[in-house]
Amino acid sequence: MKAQTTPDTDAPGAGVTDPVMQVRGLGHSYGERQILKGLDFEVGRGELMCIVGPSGVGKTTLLECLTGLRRPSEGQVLFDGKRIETPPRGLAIVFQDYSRSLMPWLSVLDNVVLPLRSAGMAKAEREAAAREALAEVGLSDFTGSYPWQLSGGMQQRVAIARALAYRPAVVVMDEPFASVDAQTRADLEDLLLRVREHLGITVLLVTHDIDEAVYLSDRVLALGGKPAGIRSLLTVDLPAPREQVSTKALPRFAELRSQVYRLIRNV
Ligand SMILES: Nc1ncnc2c1ncn2[C@@H]1O[C@H](COP(=O)(O)OP(=O)(O)OP(=O)(O)O)[C@@H](O)[C@H]1O
Repeated sequence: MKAQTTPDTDAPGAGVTDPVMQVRGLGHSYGERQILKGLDFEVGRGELMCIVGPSGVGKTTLLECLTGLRRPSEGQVLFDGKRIETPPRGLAIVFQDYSRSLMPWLSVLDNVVLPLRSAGMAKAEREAAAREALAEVGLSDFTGSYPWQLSGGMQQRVAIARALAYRPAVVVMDEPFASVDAQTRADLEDLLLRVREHLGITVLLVTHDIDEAVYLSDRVLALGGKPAGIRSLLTVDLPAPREQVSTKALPRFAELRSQVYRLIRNV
């Protein structure tokens, strides 16, 4: 399911027809230092949006404000029309550092089951949800393994399964594929596209990798400036389904890639 955006591709304030998240006048300061200012945008239900920008611009700060992990100094974030104060039930987060987020003494299955206790599911339901999520990421044969017995890419798939087991409407990911090799990264990108299509989830993903942002996104949100605002909210009009070799060989891919590069470099 794709977000339906208005034809106005480059206007940050452009509305989406069915927003799952609405960001209104968002700003954030650490002490006297203002990092983010005046952000207004919406994320459509089922949309995949990547957030890019130079190092230190405020991408993680924005994600923290979007998830309710950090209270913004200004403005508000609405999730399904309700203001976010703490991480809402329908939102799951995947961090870059899978090696620290998985418990080495728990099996793959138990790593996925454990956080579901706080979601108020009964024991049998927790295990069924975990098994379903592990099947979604292709790890059904590894439920009894321990994280340290798996490759980095497989461990990150466990972390993704743990997020999916909550059956979230929105998955927020901060540099989720930064710690794996290039081939594994490509595999995980394709896994994310498949899972997103299959489950109809909304994905918000921070990345430093411009190719990754263009390859994955329906829209790319580029942050820039000091304090940072939205430099552009760019619609990626590449055909679906995306495919690592043929999509990246398209002239339009190269155009979009240079456009995002220029936005980030401000050239
Ligand atoms: N808890 C904090 N207290 C004070 N300053 C902070 C805090 N967290 C981040 N900052 C500062 O805010 C700015 C934005 O940081 P943030 O991590 O959001 O940027 P980023 O775009 O995610 O960076 P990177 O691309 O390097 O991961 C940086 O200058 C950072 O030093």
